[in-house]
Amino acid sequence: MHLVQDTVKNIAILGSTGSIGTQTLEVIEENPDRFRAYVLTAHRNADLLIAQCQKFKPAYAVICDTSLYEQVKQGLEGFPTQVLSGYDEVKHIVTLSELDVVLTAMVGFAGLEPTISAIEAGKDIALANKETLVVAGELITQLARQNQVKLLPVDSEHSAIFQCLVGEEKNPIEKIILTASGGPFRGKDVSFLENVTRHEALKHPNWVMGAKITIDSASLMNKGLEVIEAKWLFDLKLEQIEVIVHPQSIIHSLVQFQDGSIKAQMGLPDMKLPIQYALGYPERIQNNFKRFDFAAYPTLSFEKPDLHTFRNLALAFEALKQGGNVPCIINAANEVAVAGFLADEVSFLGMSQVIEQCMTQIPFIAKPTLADYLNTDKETRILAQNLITQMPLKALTV
Ligand SMILES: NC(=O)C1=CN([C@@H]2O[C@H](COP(=O)(O)OP(=O)(O)OC[C@H]3O[C@@H](n4cnc5c(N)ncnc54)[C@H](OP(=O)(O)O)[C@@H]3O)[C@@H](O)[C@H]2O)C=CC1
Ligand SMILES: CC(=O)[C@@H](O)[C@H](O)COP(=O)(O)O
Ligand SMILES: [Mn+2]
Repeated sequence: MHLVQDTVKNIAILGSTGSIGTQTLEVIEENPDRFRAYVLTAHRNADLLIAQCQKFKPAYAVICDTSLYEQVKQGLEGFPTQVLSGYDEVKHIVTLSELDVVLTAMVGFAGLEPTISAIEAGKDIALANKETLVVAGELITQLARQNQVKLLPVDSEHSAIFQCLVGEEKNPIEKIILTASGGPFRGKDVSFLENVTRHEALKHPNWVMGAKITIDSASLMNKGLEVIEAKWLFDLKLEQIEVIVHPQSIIHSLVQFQDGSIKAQMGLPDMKLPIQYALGYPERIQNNFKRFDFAAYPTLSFEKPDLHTFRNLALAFEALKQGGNVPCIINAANEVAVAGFLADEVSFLGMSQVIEQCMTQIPFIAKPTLADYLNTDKETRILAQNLITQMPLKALTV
């Protein structure tokens, strides 16, 4: 008798209700012979989680906010999905033996601990949650090596670099060039940024994404976080990472090799491509995504980032240079600052002030443990919130 091997990959999507999560479900829906949604998790969006489970029938669903457990349970009565609740269940569920890949699409520091559990359980990680590598890049990459798991980048720039490196395993990288759109305030000066509103900052020129990363793109903190993410994913020195503003977001990033040759990965801005590449790796799966037309883009342009106006990118480079728990500090301070900006409690430029003050006031730890990261995150959040409360707020019109 022949045993038929199940070649369908079982995927856990942490944060299935977000921008990356919903696009991942689209990729899964388009490839039922390859991928199965096995675990879905959400924070508070119970209605969407219920609808996703009714459609995809995963084995498990986790709603992190425990007060919503009954609602999700009732919504899935008669469906085959087992409903769980609480953040600790996310850390536990990623260790299921049936899982092949864990796609981390939760936003922020919350991605760290479930990713560690998944790596320790030997699961390959499709990593969208860049904050995990920003906070604890050394620890995560070390754990991944020890457990022989793949860290498959989903972030578009890192997917581009990853794709450029295929077949180049023996060729040293001279440098990588991360492209940045420049966000909605590209070309503006400090006096303009003083009074910008969340409404204006949420208008990304090329990508539709969750609110936190959209604000990060506007302040160039997203590029700063991506510099740190790239350092750990590709084992680079600070001097090997360059950022260039490319307003069209067609070239997703580039690698320059030791002979000076540069490889780029290009395409229309669509996150489904890097998501599909990470899930299908090393295969390139045929799809019907819209194709790039060179004639429609006669100009692809490039400019240096303005580190004086967009302080966050300079602060991220500085955090990477200092190392230790400093990237964890800027991440926590930034998360609180962005939440404050979205709640009209802090101005756009005030966000950089909060981050800079946290960098100087939170004690430095050269070789942090996981407990140190958890504590640094907690302490920084308290300080950042206090700083925001004390800060005079410039007039904000929404
Ligand atoms: N969007 C994009 O195009 C890109 C995103 N990324 C990265 O991917 C990650 C997700 O981004 P994006 O999809 O835009 O974000 P969204 O805000 O759209 O989605 C976030 C998801 O995380 C869940 N979530 C939020 N907070 C928590 C928490 N404390 N605990 C558990 N789950 C939580 C949300 O649940 P609920 O909806 O129930 O609140 C939601 O499912 C981020 O790290 C981002 O930097 C990287 C490259 C591109
Ligand atoms: C889609 C993606 O990967 C985002 O991180 C995107 O790159 C944000 O655009 P910015 O280049 O404006 O930060
Ligand atoms: Mn990106």
